[in-house]
Amino acid sequence: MKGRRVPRSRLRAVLRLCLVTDAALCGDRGVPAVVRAAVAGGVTSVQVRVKDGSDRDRLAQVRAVQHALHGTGVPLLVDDAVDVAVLAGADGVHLGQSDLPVEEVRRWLGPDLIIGLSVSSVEQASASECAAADYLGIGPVWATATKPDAAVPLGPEGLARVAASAGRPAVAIGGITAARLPALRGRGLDGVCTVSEVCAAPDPAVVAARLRAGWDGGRR
Ligand SMILES: Cc1ncc(COP(=O)(O)OP(=O)(O)O)c(N)n1
Ligand SMILES: Cc1ncsc1CCOP(=O)(O)O
Ligand SMILES: [Mg+2]
Repeated sequence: MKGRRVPRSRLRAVLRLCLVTDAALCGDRGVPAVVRAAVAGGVTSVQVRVKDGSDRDRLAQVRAVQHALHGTGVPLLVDDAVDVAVLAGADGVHLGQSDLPVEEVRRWLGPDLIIGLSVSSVEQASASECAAADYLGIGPVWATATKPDAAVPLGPEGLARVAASAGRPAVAIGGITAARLPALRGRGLDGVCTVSEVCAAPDPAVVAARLRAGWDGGRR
């Protein structure tokens, strides 16, 4: 395994605007092209999420996105598939509550890779396993068609309660749009995470730039 490619000191900056990919929403343009545009617009990290493909499809998509990110300095994470992340030499993985246990994955990967963990409640955010994660993905904040099995939306106030008990860097996910960013300000977040807003956008660079400006402009 290579050394830690994303120093801890950079983590919060890397979490500012996270893109999670969805091949169906990217459509004929393809995931790498949408990722390139989104990075040009200001996305600070990319997570490849493949829910309906084989492991080989997942690995191929991760490698294609890795190629698209080459030279940008934007970290690449893989949703769910720790083995794919390791094989591809990705910068990290994002795990859910029913994915492999974070502490065991941390023991396996060591300190070099970023590990994110999804939480949807104060109880989950307070659990001891969170200590093994580098950051928490809190959501869904709002209802979303992108993840049919998502938990009940937290709303901005619920999100703030979960973030307050997190004690780690945190991003919000689920129904994030530029228009909704003001409702997320002052809620203890390091960043926001989007799937459809960018992947389904006619111009992903423009939408990513709007999200980035909206978040950076009013974050604190
Ligand atoms: C940043 C971020 N937060 C939450 C999720 C959701 O992960 P998970 O709960 O494992 O659900 P799936 O994405 O696997 O359907 C995420 N991917 N990223
Ligand atoms: C992967 C995930 N985890 C919680 S909500 C969600 C999907 C968010 O998608 P969108 O940004 O399109 O609402
Ligand atoms: Mg998962």
